[in-house]
Amino acid sequence: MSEQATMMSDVAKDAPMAAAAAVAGATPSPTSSAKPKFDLTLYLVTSSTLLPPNTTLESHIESAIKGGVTIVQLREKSLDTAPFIALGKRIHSITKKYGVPLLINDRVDVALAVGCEGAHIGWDDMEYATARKLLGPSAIIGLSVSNITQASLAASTTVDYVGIGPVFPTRTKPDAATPLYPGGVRQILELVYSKRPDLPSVAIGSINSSNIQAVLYKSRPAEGLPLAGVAVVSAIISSNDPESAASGLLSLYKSPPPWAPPPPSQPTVFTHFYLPLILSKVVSIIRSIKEHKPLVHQITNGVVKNFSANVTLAIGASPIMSEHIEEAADLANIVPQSALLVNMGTAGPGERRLYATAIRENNKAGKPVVFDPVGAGATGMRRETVRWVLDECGYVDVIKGNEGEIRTVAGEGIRMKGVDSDSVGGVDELAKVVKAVAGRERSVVVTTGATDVLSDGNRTVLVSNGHPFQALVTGMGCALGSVLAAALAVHKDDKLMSCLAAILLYNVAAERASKADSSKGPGSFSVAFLDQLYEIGEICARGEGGWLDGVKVEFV
Ligand SMILES: Nc1ncnc2c1ncn2[C@@H]1O[C@H](COP(=O)(O)OP(=O)(O)OP(=O)(O)O)[C@@H](O)[C@H]1O
Ligand SMILES: Cc1ncsc1CCO
Repeated sequence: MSEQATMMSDVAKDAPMAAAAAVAGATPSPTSSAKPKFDLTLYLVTSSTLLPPNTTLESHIESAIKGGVTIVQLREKSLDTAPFIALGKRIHSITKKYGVPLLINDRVDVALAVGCEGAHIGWDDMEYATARKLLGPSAIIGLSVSNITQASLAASTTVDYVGIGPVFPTRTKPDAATPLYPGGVRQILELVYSKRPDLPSVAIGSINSSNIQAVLYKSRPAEGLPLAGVAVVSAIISSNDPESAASGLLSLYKSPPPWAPPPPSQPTVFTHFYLPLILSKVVSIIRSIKEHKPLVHQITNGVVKNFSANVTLAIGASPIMSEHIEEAADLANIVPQSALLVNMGTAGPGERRLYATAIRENNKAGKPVVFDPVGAGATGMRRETVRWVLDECGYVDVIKGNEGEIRTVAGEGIRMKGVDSDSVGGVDELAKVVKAVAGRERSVVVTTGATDVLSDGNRTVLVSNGHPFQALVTGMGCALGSVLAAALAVHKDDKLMSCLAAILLYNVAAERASKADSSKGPGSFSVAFLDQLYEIGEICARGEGGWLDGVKVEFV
């Protein structure tokens, strides 16, 4: 079963057939005794004002149900009572035909008059206890929650589900609360689970086909119930083809996201016992880069473009530096093995749309994305770009930065003096931060420095190879992003393993370069470094692993 397929709540599991039986059956009214089963998977919230011209809500809802909508909420803010009831009755006669529950937003009186399956209420509406008293025990009642306090209050009631949102900024609800983004949804899911482990949740707020999989993936808590569904307004209501819009969303909901390794691929166990196996995989990943010559689309800063392109070539991959939104989709699909690097080194707010498009296109194409939050902790603008990328641009497979950058991503109020980083804690403490960020983002996090710290949220590894000259060559960290991207392009099953291969290649090459007769300082070192990247690639192409004899790897 796919990851998302397992996300349905217990209540929802038997639906839609059970819902069909229960809702279309003899006792559908809120005042009857048996509560209809309901399935939150694809929850349609209406808004007549968003309908395309010359269409009706009735036909739109019917088509959307044919496309797979599992529950409908009638939200009509500007209708008077009588026309609202009349519309509700018309819609109910349609939803009943398909066994799909109909809920009324806000207006418990309208829900009673329509005789539909229940209501959805917010904090400015009728109190939950009163709504329950009026609608009876068999009504489905949902409650909106926008923060932890509301979630805690909701979970202390007998409400049937909570609607968590807004996930993203929304135009369909002008008075909406601050966006939660998938990370905020996850915190609410954890809280709800801790108080009422059986309570299902649905997320709402500008969810559409471009972000549904990222919302489901990134909001999934480490333990407890994931989302039982997503609620959608304009992605279906504003569509000219609501049936296809709904079926497209449902199919995305049910498929594993392209960035998740397909089961049953098992990540390698990271312990010293398995070191020989791990190192043999490192050799095979580097050999694979030479073999497949993956394309690395790099949206990077002007300081490092030339060096990064040369590093990419030296390891046997193929660089293309491009900052054009118009070619992002083509580049994501040009060859089977490619990856995207987004490096925000000299970017301003003008680049954010490009980042969103390129990341989403690569997500869609199943191509890995590496994000380098250069100088993240230096300015407010950079912090906002980091937030934009992580909250609003889909999914990044790897976040790579120096200590100051990764601590900023972690939410620490680090003040970086520019793009360089100082160490503020010990490696053990840093490893905990890196692991926590990786768990939170469900991405691999690579933190560079004298000791590099890599984690996927479960496994954490320290690598102390490398040479101090690396810190004296501008773009050393940025160009590492290209190597990480190349390794991921050829090996997606175990991303932490790909990153480890890239880091070992990079830092052993630096050690070997520092020992070259020609290496007299950072300048000549950087030339010898390119030679060593190439040399190690050649060694790996022969299947030899002797160059890894001196690796300083620790599993924590
Ligand atoms: N003192 C050091 N000893 C050994 N290796 C180092 C040292 N400092 C950096 N490195 C290595 O250099 C590479 C780049 O890391 P660094 O932390 O300097 O990146 P960065 O600050 O992002 O660089 P830039 O912004 O110039 O691109 C990594 O592979 C890291 O392991
Ligand atoms: C120096 C510098 N400034 C912005 S990006 C960059 C390259 C190294 O991070």
